[in-house]
Amino acid sequence: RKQLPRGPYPLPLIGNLHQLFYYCWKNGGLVEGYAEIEKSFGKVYTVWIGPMPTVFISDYDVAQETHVKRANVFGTRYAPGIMNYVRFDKGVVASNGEFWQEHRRFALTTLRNFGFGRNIMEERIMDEYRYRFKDFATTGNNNMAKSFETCARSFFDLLTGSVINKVLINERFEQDDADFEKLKTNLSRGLENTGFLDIFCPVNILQSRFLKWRQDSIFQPLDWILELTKRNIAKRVAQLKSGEHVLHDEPDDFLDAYLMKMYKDEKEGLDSTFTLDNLAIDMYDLWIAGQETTSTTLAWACACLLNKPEVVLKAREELVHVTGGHRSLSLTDKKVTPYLSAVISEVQRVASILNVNLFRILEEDTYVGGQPIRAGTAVTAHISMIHVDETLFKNHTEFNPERFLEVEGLDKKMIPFGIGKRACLGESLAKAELYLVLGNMLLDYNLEPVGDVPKIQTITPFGLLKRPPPFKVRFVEVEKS
Ligand code: HEM
Repeated sequence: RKQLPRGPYPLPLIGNLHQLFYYCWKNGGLVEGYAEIEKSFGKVYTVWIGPMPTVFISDYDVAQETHVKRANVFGTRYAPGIMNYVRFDKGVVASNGEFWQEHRRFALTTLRNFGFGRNIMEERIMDEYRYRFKDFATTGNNNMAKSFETCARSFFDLLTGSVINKVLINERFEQDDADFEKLKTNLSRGLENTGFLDIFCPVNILQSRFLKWRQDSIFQPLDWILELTKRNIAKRVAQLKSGEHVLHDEPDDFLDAYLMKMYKDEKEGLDSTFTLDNLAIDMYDLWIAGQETTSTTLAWACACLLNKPEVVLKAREELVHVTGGHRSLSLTDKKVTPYLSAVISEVQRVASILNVNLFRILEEDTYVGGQPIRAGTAVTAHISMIHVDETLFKNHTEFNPERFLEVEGLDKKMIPFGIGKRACLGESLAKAELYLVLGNMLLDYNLEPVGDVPKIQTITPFGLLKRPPPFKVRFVEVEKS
């Protein structure tokens, strides 16, 4: 316990697991359990997960000082358990060192290039937005109705799933797409069955025959998702060989951009890490990290807005003023829509979709918030706790976008996309999706509850991903003059 921040007294082998389980059970969730530890030990504390010390930072300034100012010390990903299954130190989420740098840089540059010039990123998001609303208004019993009811989560799953799929392989998912159904079922199954301990338990132990009963539920879904990614890659490679598909100087999707880089490296005789096997993991990472996160945030947004119809009206007033009510909202409008930006910040604060953020590992002894911390310790900036800090966000349980207009720069004290050099790679894409989908939805539709208004309360307080309750919503087209 020397050279570590303060924390509850650990027992041999199990560390603080018994206290952690008790606090979480007693208080009704992971965040609430950690809040109890914070009360006794402050905003930087150590919790032993079995023999592994983990340090939680719930203070924005300390997170900034460590993860941003000393990014090199706090920038190594810790991904021992299920996080490293399938990836095995490849991809972007779980890799480190030169491999991570090369693949993160490549993915960032490729996504950024899609946002320049003719801005195919915005085009694709808007195409999917228009297509999806029209599609749902014309299927089932709706028959070009001015309003339609839908399950919020499935609706946004399909919308964001198609956006990321278009970015990756330029293909949209349809409502009855069997691959999409299976993909979603597998992803949900994997996420729902993965527990906190699966993150810390080494892959070889998780794969041992003693844990065979767990493998079907946590590994099989991930295997299937990787399999689908590989199938998509093989299909494109075959199309290139047959001449059915050609590569252009300005690639239309991530897959083409990667293949161009791979063929170029091959031609130049480089010992490159851009191979077909590594491509599959990069795409798997982008799909998994990019779909569920954005879709869950949009579902939270709907739940919050259904609880506060006055926010919908106020946002629409701003948006009609900016667009004249005759055109769609565009990313170039961002500077003149402060209220919509405040709504999005408040949705992300309330949603804080990760109950526990991904971890980093220290490779040298250092200090955190004035306390020593030794090499080999896992550290995380605890997003969900930072976003409920009463000194920054008064009455934090309330959904109140105005707080961001009342206190200048308050949005800068939030870290929904993580912090420092391992922060979210898809931040720009996700922000563009949230802005365009929510903004245009508020401009074009009224939201009505179907049945009870959903509570602004998670149904997965013990899971890794914080989901809103399942609910249906009715979208009613706004009459435009
Ligand atoms: C609202 C949507 C999203 C949220 C809230 C979110 C949040 C996060 C968070 C909290 C992290 C961990 C950061 C850290 O360790 O400090 C992360 C990492 C990551 N995200 Fe996102 N994300 C979102 C959307 C996306 C999208 C659309 C993509 C893909 C295009 C994506 C790709 C990634 C990747 C690849 C990483 C790992 C980065 C690395 O380790 O270098 N995310 N995200």
